[in-house]
Amino acid sequence: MKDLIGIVLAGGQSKRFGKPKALAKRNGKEFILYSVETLRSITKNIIIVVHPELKKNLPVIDQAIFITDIEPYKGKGPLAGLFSVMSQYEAKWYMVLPCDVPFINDHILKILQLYQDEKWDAILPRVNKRIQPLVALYHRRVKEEIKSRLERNELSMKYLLDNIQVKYIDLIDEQPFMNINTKEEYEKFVR
Ligand SMILES: Nc1nc2c(ncn2[C@@H]2O[C@H](COP(=O)(O)OP(=O)(O)OP(=O)(O)O)[C@@H](O)[C@H]2O)c(=O)[nH]1
Repeated sequence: MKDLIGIVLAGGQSKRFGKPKALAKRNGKEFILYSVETLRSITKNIIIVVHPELKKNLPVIDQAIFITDIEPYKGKGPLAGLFSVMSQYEAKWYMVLPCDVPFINDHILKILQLYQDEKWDAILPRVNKRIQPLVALYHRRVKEEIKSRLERNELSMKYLLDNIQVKYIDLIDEQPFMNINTKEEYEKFVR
């Protein structure tokens, strides 16, 4: 079994953005590449969970595995993406990133790794009291909990976290976690 798999979640619909966020650019580079390259600083095992529409438009990304959400959970949000990887690729831990955080950096992931311990089910940043469930480490043992939530259609990450052992790491700098959901946010923060 692998020690760590890095997951990029890119299976969302980008409705608020109006076109795939993963392909929006910061300094000429697609958002999704920021997530992939940051994960590469801690693992060579990268799995990218894409929306079927996105597949044909992606930039070249070598040495990564591309999948889509598995049935019957397709499109059921980040938990569907996480479970799709966990159920097909075994690892002790999974480091998750979304595809819309173009200011993310290696340092954040390395901080989370410092707290890797069998007693935690998940390790995630809390930035000025705001939790960041999509920039986080998840232990393989949460797979069944995620599955049963997907089956009950309880898709909130927050409720999952309320029911597992989570180590929160308090951080102050918000910039690495800034996620871009709308064109307005893009114009204001990225361009
Ligand atoms: N694999 C997978 N990833 C998802 C799914 N829904 C959202 N994501 C990813 O989770 C992250 C956060 O998604 P959101 O911004 O909440 O949702 P979104 O669908 O991308 O955008 P909106 O349609 O505007 O809500 C992004 O990286 C998405 O690509 C899904 O159903 N499956």
